Amino acid sequence: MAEQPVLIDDNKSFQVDEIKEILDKRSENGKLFYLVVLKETQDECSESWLLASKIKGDITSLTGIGRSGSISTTSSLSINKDDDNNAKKRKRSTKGNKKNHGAICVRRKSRASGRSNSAAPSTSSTTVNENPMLEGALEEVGAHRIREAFLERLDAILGPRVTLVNDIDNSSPSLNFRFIDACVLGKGVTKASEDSMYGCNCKPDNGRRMGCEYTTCECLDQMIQKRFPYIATGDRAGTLRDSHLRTRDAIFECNRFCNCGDNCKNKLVQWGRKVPLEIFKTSNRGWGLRCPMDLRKGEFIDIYKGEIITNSEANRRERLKRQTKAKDTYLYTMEKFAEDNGIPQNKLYIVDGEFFGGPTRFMNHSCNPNCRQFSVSYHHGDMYIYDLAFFAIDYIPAGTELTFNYTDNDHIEKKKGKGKGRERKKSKNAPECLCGSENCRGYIWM
Ligand SMILES: C[S@@+](CC[C@H](N)C(=O)[O-])C[C@H]1O[C@@H](n2cnc3c(N)ncnc32)[C@H](O)[C@@H]1O
Repeated sequence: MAEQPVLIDDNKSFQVDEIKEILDKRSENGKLFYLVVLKETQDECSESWLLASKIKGDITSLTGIGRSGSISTTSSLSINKDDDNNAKKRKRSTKGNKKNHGAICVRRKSRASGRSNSAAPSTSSTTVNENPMLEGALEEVGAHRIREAFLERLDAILGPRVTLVNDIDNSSPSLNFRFIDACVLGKGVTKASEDSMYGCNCKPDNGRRMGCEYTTCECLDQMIQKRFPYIATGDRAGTLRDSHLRTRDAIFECNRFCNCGDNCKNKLVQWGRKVPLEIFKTSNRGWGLRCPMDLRKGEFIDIYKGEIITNSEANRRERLKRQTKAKDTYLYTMEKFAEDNGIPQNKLYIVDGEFFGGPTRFMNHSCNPNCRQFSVSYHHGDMYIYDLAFFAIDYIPAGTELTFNYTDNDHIEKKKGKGKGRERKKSKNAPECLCGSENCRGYIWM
């Protein structure tokens, strides 16, 4: 499983010489934190958020910023001209004022703490608060470094380009988040065994290089409406059919055990994202996602990736969030097949996109969404793990924010169907919805 970020340990002090550089700073609950790169040790610590008062020594020696606040051109933190030119080449905008947003103070757990907690106390502990000029310069350099580090991560994502745009302020998404190509399994999470997987016996390419046959395909038999879910020819080839878009029906794609071959028209989501995406700063809901080109109705966008965790681990993470008053949530429960198969809530798996995920973890909720999530399974016997795939439910012009309804599921629909009074009451702490649509219900979830 991927390394687990843990809450910052407020009691641990760090000497300035244990720190390689400072990348960013944030304020959380009235406390100042720095995002630092710890020097390589056998602990393998990398970037960590540290409480400012726990950094002992002259912090200005770390930043390459003199006490006057000017930026030294020789320091490791100085703005490198090449970096700047590269950034311009990429045409990623970062203008605006200098607010900090969305701080979650976590740091990567050090594997074996060879570091002593009782390191000699330092004589001085300079916090940037004491020097406003230094604070401004540090913020600028820190913001630049974080942006560059984040852009590097974007460049490494497989598939069409994912870009970053911020026309609101100089912040970048948190470096505590890492992009992954596929979901990672958390502790206690198991996939159904390969032995229980089977495929259809349709003829390869079926004469027209299109794969499966309607009458014989065992994968197609799994669908509620027995129809190939994707349009095979014409302007909308490779998009989800309207008849499917109107439902919440799961999609059972052919898999690698099938006989039908790679051209099968019942394989789409498994080939991955085919559209470029842009992560952008919204004016009121943190980061959002959009596509720089027009999307056809039924276009597949991407799946929701993250760590697949158990229900008890998700509860633990939610408790931590409440304690730290962190706002953004990235938990997505895989409950599509639960009711029909009698799977209790506490046995369900949850995808957490907070620390590891893909671009769709930036998709916001809207009460008038333009995308919908469909459950896509390749393993007809696994009722716990499947893909959460997003499709455009209408034509979406380039540059429009991509949104979905966070509570769009069978469970809620059934409750509504049982008449007035059966619908769950909105809780006092329901997060306020800022989607701005005419039919906004006022909350993101109940
Ligand atoms: C999966 S994240 C979406 C990406 C997030 N905006 C970010 O900056 O990383 C979900 C969080 O975004 C915010 N959010 C999403 N949709 C929203 C909406 N319609 N109104 C207000 N906040 C929203 C909430 O804080 C929510 O917990």
